[in-house]
Amino acid sequence: MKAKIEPGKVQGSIPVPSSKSMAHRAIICASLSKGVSKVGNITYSKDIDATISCMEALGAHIEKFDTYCIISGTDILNQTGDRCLDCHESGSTLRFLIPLASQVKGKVTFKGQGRLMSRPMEIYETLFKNQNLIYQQEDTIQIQGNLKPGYYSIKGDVSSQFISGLLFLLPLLKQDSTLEILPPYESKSYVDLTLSMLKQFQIQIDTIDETHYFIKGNQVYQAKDVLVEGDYSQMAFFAVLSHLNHPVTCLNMDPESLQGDKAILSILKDYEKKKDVTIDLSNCPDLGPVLCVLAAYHPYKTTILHAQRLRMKESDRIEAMETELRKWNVNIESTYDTITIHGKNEYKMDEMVYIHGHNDHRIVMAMCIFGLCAKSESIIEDAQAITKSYPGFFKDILNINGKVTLYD
Ligand SMILES: O=C(O)C1=C[C@@H](OP(=O)(O)O)[C@@H](O)[C@H](O)C1
Ligand SMILES: C=C(OP(=O)(O)O)C(=O)O
Repeated sequence: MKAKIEPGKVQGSIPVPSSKSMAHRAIICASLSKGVSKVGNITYSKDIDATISCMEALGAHIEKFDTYCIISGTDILNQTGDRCLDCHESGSTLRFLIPLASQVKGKVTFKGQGRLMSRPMEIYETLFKNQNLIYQQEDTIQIQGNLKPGYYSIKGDVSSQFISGLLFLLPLLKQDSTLEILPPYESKSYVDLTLSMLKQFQIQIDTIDETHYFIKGNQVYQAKDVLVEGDYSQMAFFAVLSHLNHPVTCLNMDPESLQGDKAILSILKDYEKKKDVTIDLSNCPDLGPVLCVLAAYHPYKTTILHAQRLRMKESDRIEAMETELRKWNVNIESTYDTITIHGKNEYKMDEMVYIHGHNDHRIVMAMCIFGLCAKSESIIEDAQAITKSYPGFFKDILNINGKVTLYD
């Protein structure tokens, strides 16, 4: 699918989709629970569908309705027989489920597409090998053997998804565990989301200090009806559009949310007050692409720090944004861990700009926002990448009068 983007004023309101991060967590917790849970306000996407089908492969019964799921939990400690779990391109699904799947008495194969299998996985590989369990990675990842309770020490700057993955499993094991995070501890806000969802399902994790968690063993997930809150990572695209183009109202957002990407609200305030702006991305990596767009239209200097994990997502998001924004003559540079942008008020090219979406939903959405605010037209190729997290993105843009034409 291609998307032709024409400049123009937007107006109206957006029913922001529900949080992908919280939906993954709610579906996993409900799938591990004793009893039947209803997970409401789900926005389906390829990533969420991957988690649903993987939890089914691990024994949960999940009935999908238009905006909610009814889930009967599985007894993950008593599953026998080999399994195959297809995670599509979802890093969260893969990293959240490897520890849980290790409890199956049989071989579990994880499949993935796109860049998924080349994203960092060494942390789990080392854990499995240290416990003399099977972990083999070629085109797929194959594991066999039960991860045990005990003392875990995990690097904090690769992906918080390893920490969340262990936090889903360890409370179920027969003995207590301790989890130590080796600083720097990045994306910690996502671990806080995991803790808050676990708590809703009656799982207690004690935070000893900034970098240590105590996890009591023998705990039981209790079924619970939950509603998934709005997604601040997705809202950020409209918040930036609203700031650069014309006010848009974002519906469904919880002002008390723990999502790290709520930082978009304070970052936008900084842009109203300051000339040169510095942003620390360590707790809100998914804002990276759209912040590059915001910075490109700010006629001063923006420095984005602690951005290295953007290089390990569906694409190398720093390289992708550099390549695409330079097609519009944006002054953008990077080091491994930082991005520097000297913005200006207007971008107008004499010819059509052809944007490559790098098979990455957040690059496609960010470049769409850029195009709507520019003074000339662009075409985004591989625009279908949005289906990873937000299949209704272009429909929502059209509903606020954004000039987008979709074609094959
Ligand atoms: O736990 C989560 O839901 C996520 C954690 C973050 O990843 P990292 O911890 O790898 O930065 C984020 O980028 C990803 O989109 C979702
Ligand atoms: C990186 C993302 O997701 P995941 O890590 O789950 O693939 C994302 O949604 O931007």
